[in-house]
Amino acid sequence: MTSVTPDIDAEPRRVAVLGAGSWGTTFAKILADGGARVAIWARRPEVAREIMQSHRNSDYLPGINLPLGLAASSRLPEVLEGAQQVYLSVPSQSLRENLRIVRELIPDGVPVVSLMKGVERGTRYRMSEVIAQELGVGPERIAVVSGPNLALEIAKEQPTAAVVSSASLDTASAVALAARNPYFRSFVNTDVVGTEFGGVLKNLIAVAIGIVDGVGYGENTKASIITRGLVEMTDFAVAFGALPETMSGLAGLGDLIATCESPLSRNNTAGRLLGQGYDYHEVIAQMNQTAEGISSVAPILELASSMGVEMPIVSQVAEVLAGTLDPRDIAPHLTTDTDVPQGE
Ligand SMILES: NC(=O)C1=CN([C@@H]2O[C@H](COP(=O)(O)OP(=O)(O)OC[C@H]3O[C@@H](n4cnc5c(N)ncnc54)[C@H](O)[C@@H]3O)[C@@H](O)[C@H]2O)C=CC1
Ligand SMILES: O=C(CO)COP(=O)(O)O
Repeated sequence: MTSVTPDIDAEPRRVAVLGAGSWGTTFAKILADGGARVAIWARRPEVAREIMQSHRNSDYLPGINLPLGLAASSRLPEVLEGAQQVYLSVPSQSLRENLRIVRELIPDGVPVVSLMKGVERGTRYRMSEVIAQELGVGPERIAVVSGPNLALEIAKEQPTAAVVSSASLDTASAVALAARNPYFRSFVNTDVVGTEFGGVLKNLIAVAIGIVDGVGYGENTKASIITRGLVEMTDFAVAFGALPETMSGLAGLGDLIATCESPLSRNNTAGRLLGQGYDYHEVIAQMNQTAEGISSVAPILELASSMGVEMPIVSQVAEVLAGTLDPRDIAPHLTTDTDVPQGE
């Protein structure tokens, strides 16, 4: 997979989605309802079988009927053969190991699209960076999708928008054309850093919101955290080269609102359990879906510190996770501790 010339097909006939959790399956439905022939890879054969035979993925999308033409398999070569676009939706911490397995199977020249919202622990890389490293492809072949996209709502065909970002507007547009149907609208931009970090950072603020919800605090506290959280997100992302307007768009504010408001959010749920007094290990044991925010706290704080960016809310989430801060004490420290009033 060394080609550098993008082979962008504006109307892909065949696409592959790797990962049959709630978002991979929902995105496969979005693409199929947009007219593409979609094959999805499920790690567990029984999940692939259920999608093929019953057109359901009941573990992740209870009550949702999937498109009849959506093909599923636990065998990667079957899913990837002839794919004109490849979408990736596995937990962020497992992306690198999965890419090493599929590297030789991804057709030359096709766009590779990250649907994920995490940062790799240890290396602190964004998912598009992991893709570039493991597949050896240029930025013009890589796209990321982000936005207020709670899977179950979209699977129920509730109208939703997202943003597709790539260094190449052609690639972003080709992906946006495929990821478009009567209930799903994709916008485009070229701010990959902002789009990707928006999706990661809002998860951390959603954990904070869950914590104060679990403690029993009300709307003033939550609105204060959302508003100051957006400042934190923007300071961080802009320090890494993002455009401020991306953070007030779908991938920033839009996703922050959806994730902080919805009980469907796994990050919000994990935070609520922490706020109710469960410790880190108990929360992990209770979560049967991916809450990316929990794994991204440490690498985000490391990145922030490397650029001298202050993240008081995210720092307090880290302390609650570590068991060194009582969840009830998170809200009074919305900003850095100082006796001098700060500008907003
Ligand atoms: N669910 C949602 O509403 C949305 C999720 N996302 C992002 O999509 C990504 C995937 O999340 P979900 O589908 O929601 O998670 P999920 O927990 O619903 O599903 C994860 C899937 O990955 C599989 N998996 C687990 N470990 C694996 C490994 N080591 N190798 C390969 N597959 C593995 C699981 O079997 C499952 O099929 C995350 O980065 C998440 O932030 C983005 C937008 C919306
Ligand atoms: O990214 C999401 C909504 O845009 C999903 O959020 P959770 O991962 O917290 O469920």
